[in-house]
Amino acid sequence: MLQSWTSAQVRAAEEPLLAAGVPLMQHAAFALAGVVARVLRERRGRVVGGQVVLLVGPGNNGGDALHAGAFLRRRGVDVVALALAPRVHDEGRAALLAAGGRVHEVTDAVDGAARAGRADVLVDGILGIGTRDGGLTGLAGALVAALAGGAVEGDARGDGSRGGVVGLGAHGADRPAVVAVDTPSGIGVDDGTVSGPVLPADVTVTFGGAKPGLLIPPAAHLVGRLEVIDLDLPLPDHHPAVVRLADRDAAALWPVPTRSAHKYSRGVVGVVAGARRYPGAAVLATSAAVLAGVGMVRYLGDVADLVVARRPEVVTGPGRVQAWVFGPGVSPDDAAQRRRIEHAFEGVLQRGEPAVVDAGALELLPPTVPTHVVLTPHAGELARLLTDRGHRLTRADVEREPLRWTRLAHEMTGATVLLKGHVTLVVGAGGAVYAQADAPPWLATAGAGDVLAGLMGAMLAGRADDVLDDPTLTAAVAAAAALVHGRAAHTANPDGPVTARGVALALPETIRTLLASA
Ligand SMILES: NC(=O)C1=CN([C@@H]2O[C@H](COP(=O)(O)OP(=O)(O)OC[C@H]3O[C@@H](n4cnc5c(N)ncnc54)[C@H](OP(=O)(O)O)[C@@H]3O)[C@@H](O)[C@H]2O)[C@@H](O)CC1
Ligand SMILES: Nc1ncnc2c1ncn2[C@@H]1O[C@H](COP(=O)(O)OP(=O)(O)O)[C@@H](O)[C@H]1O
Ligand SMILES: [K+]
Repeated sequence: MLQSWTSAQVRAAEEPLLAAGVPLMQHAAFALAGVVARVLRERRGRVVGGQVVLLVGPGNNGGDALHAGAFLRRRGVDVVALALAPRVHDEGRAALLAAGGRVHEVTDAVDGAARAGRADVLVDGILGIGTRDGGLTGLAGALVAALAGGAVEGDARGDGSRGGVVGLGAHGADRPAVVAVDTPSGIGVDDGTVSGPVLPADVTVTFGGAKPGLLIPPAAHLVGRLEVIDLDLPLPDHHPAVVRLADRDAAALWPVPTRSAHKYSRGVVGVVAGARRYPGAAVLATSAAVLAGVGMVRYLGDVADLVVARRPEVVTGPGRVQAWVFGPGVSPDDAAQRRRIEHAFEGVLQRGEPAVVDAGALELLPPTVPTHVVLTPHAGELARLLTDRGHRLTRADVEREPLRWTRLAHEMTGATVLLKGHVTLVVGAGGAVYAQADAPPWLATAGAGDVLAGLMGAMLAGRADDVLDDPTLTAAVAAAAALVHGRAAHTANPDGPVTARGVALALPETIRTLLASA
C-alpha cells in the first residue's frame, strides 16, 4: 500500500524531529544524490564526469537540491546550480561551493533553459511542499515553460522575438533526465491540480512519505517513477490523505471461499443491464461477474436469451441477491429497466444490499444513498451527475480537478464514488480517498466499464455482510476492483490492444496470480 500525506501533515510530523536537531535535509539530500547517481549510471554507464544542473528555488526544496549537488560533486560529478530566486538556501549554497560546484544566478529564462538543456540530469528543486496556489510564475515559470513545452525562445522571453528551440521535447536520449525533488515543482501538492508550467519528471524522489498530488491526476501524470525516501517521520499512519492499494492489499480484500462455502453463502449478484439496443453490456457485465467467481449471477433485463446463450451459468428472473449491478447498457428512458432498478433500490435502501450504479442507472439514483452504494461514472458522467444537482460542470472541469468533484459527489449523494480514468479515484466513507493507476491506456475501450461493474458486483456480493458491518470497506473493495480490472488488462495482452471481453476472460488467471502473490 502506498500512503500519502498532505503538506500540513508532513510539516506537523517533521516539527518534533527538527526541534530535536535531526538533520532531515542532510538525510533527504543524501538519498536524492544516490538516486541522481543511479540515473547518471543508467544513462552514461558511469557517474564520474556526469553533468548535473540543479534548478534551485527559494526554500528548503532548493536546499535539498544544493546539498545533493555537494554530495554528487564529491563523487566527481560536474554540478551547476541555476539560482531562480534572489536568495537561495544559504547552507546548501555554501556546501555546494565548498565541494567545488558552481552557482549561476539566472536572470534570463531563455539563457537558463539553454544551460539546463545541456545537462545529463536536471534536478528540479524549485518548489516542494511550500508551494502556494497558482503554480510557477515569473522567471521559474518562464524557464520551465521553455523546457517543458519545447517552446521557442521568443515565447519564453515573452517579447515575441523568435530564436532556437530550447525545450526538452517529448522523448530522446539526448534530453536531460529530470529528477524532481519531493514533487515536480508547481503541482498542487495536496490535490494534484496543475495550474501552470510543470517540468515532467522521469523520477520523483519524495521525502518522508508520498504526497497526495503525486497520486492524483493531472499532476500524477508528471511524476514518472516514484521513489519514497523513509525519514522515520511520525506520520499519522491511520489517517493518510490518499492511498494506493498494492496487489497484496487487493488479495486480502478478495472474497476467497472457505471449505464450507455453498453458492448462496458465496453470494448472488443481481445484474440489471442491457437493452435490445445495447445487448453487449449485459453480456459483459454478467460475464465479468461469473468469471470473477461468485455463488450465482442473476440477470434481470430484456436480453436474457443472449446472456444465457453466451453465459449458461447465469440464471434469469427475480430472486434473492446479496449485491446489485445497475446500469450498463441501460437507457434511463427504458421504462421496464427503470422499474426493475427502482424496485431493486428498495432492497439496497431497506436491507442494505450493496450496489454498483453505472452508466444509465446514474440518472436513476435517489437523492441520497448509503456508502455501500458505489457510483462508477467516467468524467463526463460525473459532470452530468453534478450538473443535475446544481453545479454546472463539463468533462474538462472534472478532468482538471478530479479529486474535488469526486469528493463533492460523495458528499452530495452519500455514495462511495469511483471516477474512472487512467488513474481511478475512489472517495468513500469518512472521506477516504484511493487513487489506483493499474491499467494500461489500452483499457480505454468500449465495454471495459461494464466489465468493471460486473467484477465489482461479484466482490461486493462475496463481502456483503462485511460491507454492512464496516462502512469504510466499500471504498477499499471498489479500489481493489479497479486494481484487478487494470491487472486483467495487462494479463489479457501485455502492452497491446485489449477488448473488454478479453479483459473479462483474463479475470480468473489474474485473480489466481493475485492471490498467489499475497
Ligand atoms: N518535510 C520533510 O520532512 C522534509 C522536507 N524537506 C524539503 O523541504 C521542502 C519544503 O521546503 P519549504 O518549506 O522551504 O518550501 P519550498 O517548497 O521550498 O518553497 C518555499 C518558498 O517558495 C515560495 N513559493 C511558494 N509557492 C510559490 C509560487 N507559486 N511561486 C513562487 N514562489 C513560491 C515561498 O514563498 P512565500 O510563500 O514564503 O512567499 C517560499 O519562499 C520539501 O518539499 C522538501 O523538499 C527536506 O529538506 C527535509 C525533509
Ligand atoms: N487512459 C486510460 N488508461 C487506463 N484505463 C483507462 C483509461 N481511460 C479509461 N480507462 C478505463 O477504461 C474503462 C472505461 O470505462 P467506461 O468509460 O465506462 O467505458 P464503457 O462505458 O464503454 O464500458 C474504465 O475502467 C476506465 O478506468
Ligand atoms: K521540486
